[in-house]
Amino acid sequence: MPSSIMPIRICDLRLTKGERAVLGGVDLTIDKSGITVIMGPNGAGKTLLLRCLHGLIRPDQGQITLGHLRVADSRDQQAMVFQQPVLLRRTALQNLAFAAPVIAKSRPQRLIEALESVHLADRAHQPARMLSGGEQQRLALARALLGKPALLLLDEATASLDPASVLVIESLVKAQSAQGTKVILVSHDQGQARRLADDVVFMSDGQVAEQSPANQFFASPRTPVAKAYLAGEILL
Ligand SMILES: Nc1ncnc2c1ncn2[C@@H]1O[C@H](COP(=O)(O)OP(=O)(O)OP(=O)(O)O)[C@@H](O)[C@H]1O
Repeated sequence: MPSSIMPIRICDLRLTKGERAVLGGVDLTIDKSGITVIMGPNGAGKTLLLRCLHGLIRPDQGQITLGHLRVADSRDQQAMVFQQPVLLRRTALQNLAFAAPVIAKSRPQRLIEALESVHLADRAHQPARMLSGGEQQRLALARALLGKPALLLLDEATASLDPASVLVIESLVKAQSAQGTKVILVSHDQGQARRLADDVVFMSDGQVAEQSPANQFFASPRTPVAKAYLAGEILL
């Protein structure tokens, strides 16, 4: 698995919306493989940061490098799964084929295997948009993994799924990480973060408040804001 996108360096990333600095100078280096979970209260800037990393938003200021690559040059090594899956008005199988035309032509069996990996082989010929929310999200993950991305970004990808779908997605993400894909995942689910995270980045108010190994973060968060968040106190 290629690791040419490491380390990921984010330097003084700034983004203003209206009058508000929604990213207020994010500095972050991610240099370890495995799964990084980004946590933080609503509005902290987690989604915006992920979108900047994936090249969907251009920041007003600051730099992101992935290994020696800039974001635009790393796009074909990345995949992102969103909270609301964006699927074409085609069958489940056709959604995969459209995303990976070369594989569809040369090794079509891989598309079936991808559906099997998310327990959707029996839905191959159903319209993707008629699948349940959890099934759509599993399909979106299968599609994201087809290209064997070096970097997988997940933005609250399991937020509205039932426990079985959550487990399917978590086990696939873990397996993918074990194969060398760097995973960065945004989640409010502390159980999920504890199950998956190797390290945690905690964001607050458009900045990184804390970055720690997962065990350390959950045992003794360093910042009052992270302590309050983990204790379930409302932070507005
Ligand atoms: N297009 C936009 N225009 C104006 N403000 C925006 C826009 N996109 C995001 N914001 C604001 O930027 C802030 C950070 O948004 P972001 O979606 O990154 O938060 P988040 O940490 O992912 O929150 P949540 O946990 O609720 O998903 C929020 O206050 C949001 O309202």
